[in-house]
Formats: sequence, C-alpha cells, structure tokens
Amino acid sequence: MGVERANRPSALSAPTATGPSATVDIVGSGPSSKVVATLASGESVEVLLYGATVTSWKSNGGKTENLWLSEKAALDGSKAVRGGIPVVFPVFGPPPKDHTTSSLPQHGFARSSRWEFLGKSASEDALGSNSVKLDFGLYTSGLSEDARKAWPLDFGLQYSVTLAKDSLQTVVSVRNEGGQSFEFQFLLHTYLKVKDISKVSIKGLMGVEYVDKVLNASTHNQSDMDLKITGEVDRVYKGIPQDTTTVVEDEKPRFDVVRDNLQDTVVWNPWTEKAAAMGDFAPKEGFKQMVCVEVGTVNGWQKLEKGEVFEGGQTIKSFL
Ligand SMILES: O=P(O)(O)OC[C@H]1O[C@@H](O)[C@H](O)[C@@H](O)[C@@H]1O
Repeated sequence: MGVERANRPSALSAPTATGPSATVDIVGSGPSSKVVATLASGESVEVLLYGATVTSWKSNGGKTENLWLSEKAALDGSKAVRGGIPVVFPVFGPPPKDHTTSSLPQHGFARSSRWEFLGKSASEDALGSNSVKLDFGLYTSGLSEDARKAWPLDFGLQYSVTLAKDSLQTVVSVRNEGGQSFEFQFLLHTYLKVKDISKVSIKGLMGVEYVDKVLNASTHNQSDMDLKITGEVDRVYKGIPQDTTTVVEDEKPRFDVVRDNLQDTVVWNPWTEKAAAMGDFAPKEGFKQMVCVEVGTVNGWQKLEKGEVFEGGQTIKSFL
C-alpha cells in the first residue's frame, strides 16, 4: 500500500535499460563494495553497500562535490561512515528506555548493515534530461545477529537513490513484514559540503519550534529568518510546514533540500570540541566545510501496522 500525498516527487518515466546516457559499475569487493553511477554529462554518485551510504555526489559535469566526507571515514564496513548520507533507522539518536528500540545503538542499525543492490534503471524526461536510479534493499534476514536480537521485528527497507543533472533524490520505503505493528524513526543524515561555514546561512525554518540538544534539550522557536552557524549546533526542528530548507553561501543559494513526506529536520555542526573528540573526523578543521541538514521523522514515532508501508525522502538540488 503506497502513501497518498500531494507532494510526492514526480514519477520518473518508465525505466529503460541503462543506455549510453549513464554507466553503472560495482567497484571493489566484500565490505568495501560500492555502486558508482555516472551520467553521460559527467555527474556522478557513489553508494557504499555498507549502510547504503552515499559517499560522493558530484554535479556540474562532475566538477563539484556536494557531500562532505571525513578523510578518516571508515569505508571498509568496520563502522558507520562519517560523512556522505548515512541512513538512520529505526531510531534517531540514543534510543529511549522502555521502547522496542532501547537495546539498539545510537541511530539504529541501517547505517551499519550491508544492503543489497537491487538494480538500476535509467530514464529520460520530456525535456531530454537523463537520470539514473539505483535501488538498495535491507531486510530482517540481512541483519547481524546482534541487531536482530535487539529489534526482533520483520521489516523490509527499500532505498532509491536517483541522480539527475542538478539533483539527487534519496527515498526510503519501510514495510512491516511481520504479524504485529511496530514503531520507528527515520532520518537521512546528510553532510553537505560548503566552502566556508562563516558565509553560510540556512533559510526556511523561521517560526519553527526546535529542541536544542546543546542547551539541555530545551525547546525554542526559530525567530531569525537566517540560521547562522557560529558554534556547535545540534537542533531538531519539528513539524516544519514548508517543504524546502535552503542553504545559502556567500548570499547565493547553494542547496535546496526538499522534504518529501518528512516533517522534521536536524541541523548539526560539531564545531571545534566535538570534532576533536571524534576519532574518525578529519581534518579537525573540517567542520568549517560542512553542515548537516538531516531530513527525517524523529519527533515521536511512525507506527506501521502489519503489511503497511511508509515512504519518505528528500530531493537535494545543487546550484553549483
Ligand atoms: O556520531 P554520530 O552517532 O554519527 O552522531 C552524530 C550526530 O548526529 C546528529 O544527527 C545528532 O543530532 C547529534 O547529536 C549527533 O552527535
């Protein structure tokens, strides 16, 4: 059962075999395997099977990298990737006590499980613009024994990553394949790459209530039109009415992040001390070249009855 909603991304035209418009290769083996897709015009995306983590997305004919990836990110399946777009499921942050997720690690298991590559499809829209869609799957059977024990529920996750000339769309569908209902949270932990954080402002959150994790999880209201990052920021913006959050750099739009059936967004930058404390964060000054804008459903829980499906995701447009 699909989700009916007004702002569903427009469907791609019927898939055709991948022609000269895009190439898709599986590079590497074992836990380091990744899927690399490149459009004929040079734009590309790389997705590690570990976590189905997008680790690179280049626009502008392949000349502009849009995602920040730590120089010390583990890319060998030994731990969740520091950078790119880790997938957070079925819990965001440290799990609460007395909940079905309470024995899981921070941010759940999806980012540290090996996903299956389900296939590719290429398409061309009415204006002759090409795109390529990569599908990944994670099912109860693909989990480690520890994760299965910690969350003994039957589910199926499908994750589609669609690369177009100026945009990347990442959408998940969560299916309850068990005999009882379950609750989950979901979030796309996107590390956007910027040139200079001091010139960045984030727009589209005005009037929205947020929980400030830096200020003892107290609740506030975004009263400024522009959110500037001048120190550690860790905020959960809840129930955002507008679909688009814009990252502006040097007074020019750099990214539009468009939510699809997801109402919340986390803005995170670890700044000096937290970056220094993370062993896999490099270079240590790297927080000046990144900001996480993380779309998700993390305020309370999504509940799925037996057989039901939830779908949600984002489209990121790069203006460079
Ligand atoms: O170090 P992790 O588990 O990847 O988490 C990074 C950050 O992820 C953000 O989403 C959280 O809001 C932060 O509190 C957290 O520090």
